[in-house]
Amino acid sequence: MIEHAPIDKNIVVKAGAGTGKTFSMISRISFICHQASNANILDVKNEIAMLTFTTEAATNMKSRLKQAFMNYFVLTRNKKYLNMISGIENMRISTIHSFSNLVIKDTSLSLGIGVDFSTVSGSYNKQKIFDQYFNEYLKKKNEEEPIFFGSIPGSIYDFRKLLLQFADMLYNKGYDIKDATEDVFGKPIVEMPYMKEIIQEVIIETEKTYSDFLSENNSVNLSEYMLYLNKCVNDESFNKNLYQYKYIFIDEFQDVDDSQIEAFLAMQRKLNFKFFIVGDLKQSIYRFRGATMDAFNKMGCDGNEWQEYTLNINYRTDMRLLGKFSKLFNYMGEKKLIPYNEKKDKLIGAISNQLISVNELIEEYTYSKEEEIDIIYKMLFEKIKQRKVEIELNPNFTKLSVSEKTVAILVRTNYQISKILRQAKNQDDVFVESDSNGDLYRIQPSIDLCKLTAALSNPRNPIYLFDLLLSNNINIKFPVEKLINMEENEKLDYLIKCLNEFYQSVLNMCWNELVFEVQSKPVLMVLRKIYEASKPWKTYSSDETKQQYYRTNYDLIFEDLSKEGKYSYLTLESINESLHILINTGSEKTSRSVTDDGDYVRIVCTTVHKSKGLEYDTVIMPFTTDSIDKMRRNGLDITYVGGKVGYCFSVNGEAITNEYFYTNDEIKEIEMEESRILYVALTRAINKFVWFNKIDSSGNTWGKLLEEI
Ligand SMILES: Nc1ncnc2c1ncn2[C@@H]1O[C@H](COP(=O)(O)OP(=O)(O)OP(=O)(O)O)[C@@H](O)[C@H]1O
Repeated sequence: MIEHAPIDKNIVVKAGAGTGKTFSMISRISFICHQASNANILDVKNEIAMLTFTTEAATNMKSRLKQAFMNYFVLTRNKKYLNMISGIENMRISTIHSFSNLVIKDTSLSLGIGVDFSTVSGSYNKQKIFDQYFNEYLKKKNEEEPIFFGSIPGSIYDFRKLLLQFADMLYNKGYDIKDATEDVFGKPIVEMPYMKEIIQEVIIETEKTYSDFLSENNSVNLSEYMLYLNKCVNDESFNKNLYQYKYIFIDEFQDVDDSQIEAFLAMQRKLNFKFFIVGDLKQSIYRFRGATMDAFNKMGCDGNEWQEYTLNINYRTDMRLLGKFSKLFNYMGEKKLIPYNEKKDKLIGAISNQLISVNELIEEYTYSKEEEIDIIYKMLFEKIKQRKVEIELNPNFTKLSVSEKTVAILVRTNYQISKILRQAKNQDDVFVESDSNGDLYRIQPSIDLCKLTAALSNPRNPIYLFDLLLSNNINIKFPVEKLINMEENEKLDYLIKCLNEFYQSVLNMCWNELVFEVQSKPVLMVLRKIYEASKPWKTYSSDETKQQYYRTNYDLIFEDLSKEGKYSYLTLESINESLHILINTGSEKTSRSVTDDGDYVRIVCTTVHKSKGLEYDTVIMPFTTDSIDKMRRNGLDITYVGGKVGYCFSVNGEAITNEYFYTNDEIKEIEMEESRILYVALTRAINKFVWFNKIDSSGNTWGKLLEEI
């Protein structure tokens, strides 16, 4: 029905999880292409754009569209579908950011930036500027009142970190702090009377100087993209003839922020295309990035130019499991924690897996305060192993999709992922991946390469040599205890002797020769040679899947480094420095999972946020005891409502706020968002849901909500 909707209206599809929203976009595009191909009226490449939030979603969308046309071709043998498949390759299916990038480029000259501007997302230069202003301010204040440092909440180090986030958090809400006037921040607050000064003299000045720095270097910061897009579209030099869009599709619309909505609407006014947007407010979990529960209203979806559709049939989750979930969704709806009205929003199941009995659909593992935390891990890995075997024993195993062969451990934070990964390392027969978690620079291959380059750059520094010897790069038993009573130079000799021994055996070279070679020959080539000879993946693990994971990601880092080499001259030092920065700043790049066409059961551990849009055979939630109705213990929260900026500094559970920050409202918002996050987590499950409940925990938690199931 949706796919055949009138083409002269904007279409909005608001529907719950797993009801085929994404699927409906694919069908709609196929339908338009189909109709157009008969009448020859559509230039797919220029007239349709499809926008997503992540590169993964864009890639996924492209391959799903191609698959749809391939199916048509197989059914009809009509060659026009093959042409359409190649048309899709050129179709604009991209993230909102890369779409904006193109539009900004088209109008950039009149905004004072060159067409070939580069995008920066790092904050190194901004930090340098910030530190300069911040240090000047601290110096001035300290001269005025010597106890000034004592009045700062928490440590200077933490305070600095929070101040650095201030402007970016506002950009996320579509507000440009550079334009702010003093009254936007309210009256000075008693506990931090200096805060208004800091905002003006440090934060805003940093942003202004940084903005000048960027324009001098012909660059745009990624966090300001939407502000630029808005400026472009509203600029009189915006050339509408450059665009022929007739349809713009937007997936996961609940995640857009106000500045994106403004830009979309401004574009539509100028270009006159039609929207097709899909989303689910119950899955709105990006408030920190500026998403609001008003997204559809702000877009004007209740107007006459819009046609609204809802979907209720869920094609993902076992209908019996859905029945159990709906009890909880109903409860959360009644408590106004999620926008759920049983009549309108109840998901109707379409599938049922006869291999699982009703009693096994949900498993709750209980433990008490007295029991060691280890018990969670013990039960968790036991459960994973058991489910893995059950999936493998499915008579239709080879026909299952990758999702149907995946068990997912869903958690709230990256810190929880690292806790689980640490425990998983000790498991012989469970390999937990944490893909799609931007973890490339947190995993062992990166750390090992960094240790190798650090030692090669500092070939006579015992600290780096020691680190190298203990890493996976070196596959010999290194008797650390021998170093204990040695003098400094003795230590150095001993470390080099050990390295000589190892590199002689695998490369027929001693340490000094290796250092010379890496300084005199192309660096990537030599690093590659060392890697191939020393085989760090073998030291890393004896498990073949783990070894393959290590190698795949080592290759990925090399690909990344080689790309960088296209733009600047690579040296050992520059590689070491980049690795250090990438590792220490927790740079987000997704590691590559080892997929050999998925003929095995994958275990992934990821955050609920990263799991959105995906589905898994089993969802396991091991941690359900965090409060969902408290401000964070530490950190900064910012609101931007009605032209006023509210801010709240939390230090060890104590919150300091300005007059525009409404703590009670914020806590309610937090509780509602955490409930929506829980909704997303549960609805990823295809067949089974497993959770851990600390029976004697108190307070408002996911666990308490889950008890309603
Ligand atoms: N009409 C349909 N017939 C059969 N299967 C369908 C249909 N629509 C969707 N599906 C399948 O149901 C699952 C969920 O579909 P899809 O991802 O499009 O849902 P969604 O509404 O975007 O979900 P979510 O909001 O939870 O991400 C997918 O496995 C998809 O292939």
